[in-house]
Amino acid sequence: MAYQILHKNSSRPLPESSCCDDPLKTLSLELVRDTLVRIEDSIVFALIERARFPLNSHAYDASYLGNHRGHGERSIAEVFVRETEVIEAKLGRYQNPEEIPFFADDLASPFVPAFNYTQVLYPAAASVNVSKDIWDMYFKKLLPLIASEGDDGDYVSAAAADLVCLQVLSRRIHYGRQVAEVKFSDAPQDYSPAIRAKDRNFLMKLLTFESVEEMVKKRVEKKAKVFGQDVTLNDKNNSTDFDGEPKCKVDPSVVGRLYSEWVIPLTKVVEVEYLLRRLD
Ligand SMILES: O=C(O)C(=O)C[C@]1(C(=O)O)C=C[C@@H](O)C=C1
Repeated sequence: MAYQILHKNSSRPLPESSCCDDPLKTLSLELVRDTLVRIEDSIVFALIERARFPLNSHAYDASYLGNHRGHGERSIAEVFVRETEVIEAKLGRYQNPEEIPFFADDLASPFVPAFNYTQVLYPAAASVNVSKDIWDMYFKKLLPLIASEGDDGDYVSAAAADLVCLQVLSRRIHYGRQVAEVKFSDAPQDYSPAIRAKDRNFLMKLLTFESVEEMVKKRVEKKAKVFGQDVTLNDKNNSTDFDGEPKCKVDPSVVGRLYSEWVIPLTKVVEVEYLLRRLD
């Protein structure tokens, strides 16, 4: 698996998994931003799906199951994620450099033939990982905002929906590594002095585009409004809230807040941490 130096200004779209050895397939800031835009759709749909279920707090209570196979107390949600990652690792999910497990300690080597993913990340920087922050943010902050109070007993469906949310949030946030790689290879002369000086604040300043962040926040709110409406053939039957606005399956302002308070800041942490290792 060769490490591929990135080239900018490619007009050819790159798949989300840069998984080909075609040297013409290259990354640019425009292309990595296109990928971030596409992942927004998956995030909004995943949140809508989780919001179908009430909070189901037993699914997150580590004492509810008792001792899990001698591993101590784990919640249904944690068991669900760990066990899914075990099988997905065996089937090669984490060969893809864009996928990072939440519980890497439990995983066996894949038994599927190795796929030759093109390595676009700088090897010494590729290990940047904020999975623990994503996990805590999701369960402690986000979930109570998207799920209504209550318990319908369907804990496994709620946990399955949580897993989809967690995986897509992780893919989006850790895609900060690819974004940082492109920014560095576009302007090594700008980034290298700050990397050598380990100047986190200056790196943060260099990689920040406030106008892009504003656009992202507005767009995800709009997506939550559009994707979250009931679609009927008769507009008169569409349900509306108190202000006469169409009712949404997940509150668009919560999706905007998810991005402004957690997704974008964590993506930027990934970018800074990646850059700090970019000259190792
Ligand atoms: O588009 C970029 O340049 C990114 O780095 C991604 C992102 C984001 O998370 O959406 C993060 C930082 C920038 O300030 C703008 C947007």
